[in-house]
Amino acid sequence: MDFCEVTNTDGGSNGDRTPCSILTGFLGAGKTTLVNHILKGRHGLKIAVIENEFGEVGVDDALVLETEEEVFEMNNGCICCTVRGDLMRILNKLSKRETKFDHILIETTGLADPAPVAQTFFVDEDIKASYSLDAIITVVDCAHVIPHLDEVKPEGVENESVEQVAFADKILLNKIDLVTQEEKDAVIVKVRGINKLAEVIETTQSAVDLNRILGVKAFDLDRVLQVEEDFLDTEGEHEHDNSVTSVGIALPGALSLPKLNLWLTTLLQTRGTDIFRSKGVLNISGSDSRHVFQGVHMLMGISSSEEGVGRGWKEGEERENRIVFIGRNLNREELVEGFKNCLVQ
Ligand SMILES: Nc1nc2c(ncn2[C@@H]2O[C@H](COP(=O)(O)OP(=O)(O)OP(=O)(O)O)[C@@H](O)[C@H]2O)c(=O)[nH]1
Repeated sequence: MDFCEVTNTDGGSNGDRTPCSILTGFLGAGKTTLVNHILKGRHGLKIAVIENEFGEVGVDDALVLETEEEVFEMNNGCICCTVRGDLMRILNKLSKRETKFDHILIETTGLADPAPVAQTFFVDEDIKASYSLDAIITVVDCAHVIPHLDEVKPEGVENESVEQVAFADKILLNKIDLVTQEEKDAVIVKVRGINKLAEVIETTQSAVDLNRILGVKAFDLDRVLQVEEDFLDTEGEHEHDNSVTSVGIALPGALSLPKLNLWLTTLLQTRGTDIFRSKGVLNISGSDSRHVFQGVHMLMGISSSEEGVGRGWKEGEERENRIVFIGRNLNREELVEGFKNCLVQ
C-alpha cells in the first residue's frame, strides 16, 4: 500500500485548537478501513481515535489495527443521540492532558446523523476553545449506496445515508473496484444531487492521500447553516429509523469453518437485502489464528490473522466468538440457533 506523507505536520491547527475529523458513511462503507489507512500513514501526527459502534456486542475494537495511537470506545448508544455527553467528556478529558494530540478522528456508527456530532464543536464552550472541526468525511460504498439513498422513510424519520452525504466536506467514493463505470457515474449523479460542494475522491480500500483529508480546514459552518438552518439549535429533535436493529451474539467454543461458511453464505444470499451489515471475530477449530468475518449485504468474506488481517489471539486471551448482524426483520433466536449449530460438538 502507499504510505502518504502529511506535510502539514501541525495537523492544520487553528491556533492551539486541535483539529478533529468526523468519519461517517453508511454501514460497511469503509470507515474502519479508512481509520486503519490513516493510522498506517507516515504522517508524524499523534492521533486519537474515538469509535462509536452500533449494537450491544462490539467487534470494531477487534477490527481496528493494533496501534500505538489511543482508541476510545463509546458503545452505550448512538453518538448522535445518547452518547453525545460521552463524546464531550472524552474530548474535554483529552484537552486537559499534558501531552496533546495533533488530530482526533471520530468514527460514527453507520446509522448516525453527523449533524448533531458536528454541532458539539459549536455549542459547548470548552470544546469550542480546545478543538476545531476540520472536516466531515463521508465514505460512500459505491456498490450499495443507491438503494439506501433512495429509500423513502416514514414521515419525520431521517434518511441517515442522505444526511451523511449532505453534510460531507469530503466524500470518498469507495469500493470503486466493485462497480462498472456506469454504476459509478450513477452514484456520482446521486451524490452530486445531494451535495454539490464537497470534494469527491475515488478510492478503493479507503486509500486516500491523507493531505486531502487531514488538516484541510474544510468544515464551513455557513454552508451547513444553508443545508440546515437550525443546525445550532440544541433542542432540535431527530428521529432514527427504529426498524433497523442489531443482534449481537457472543459464544465460547470453536467453530467449524465449513459449517460457518455454509450457514453465512446461505443466510446472506437469502436475507442479504435486509441484513445490511454483519461482522464478527471468530475462533475456528484447528486454527491458532484469529478469524474475522465481514459482510455487507450479500458480499461476505472470512479472513484470518495468518493472512495478515487483524491481529492474532493474545497470550491468555479468551477465544470467544463474537458476531453482529445489523438490519431489518432480524430474528434473534434463529440467528443464535444458526450460529450455535456451527460450533464443533
Ligand atoms: N471490495 C472492496 N471492499 C472494501 C473496500 N473498502 C472496504 N472494503 C471492505 O468492506 C467491508 C466493510 O469495511 P469497514 O471498513 O469495516 O466498513 P465500516 O464503514 O467501518 O463498517 P461499519 O462500522 O460496520 O459501519 C470490509 O470487509 C472491508 O474490507 C473497497 O474499496 N473494495
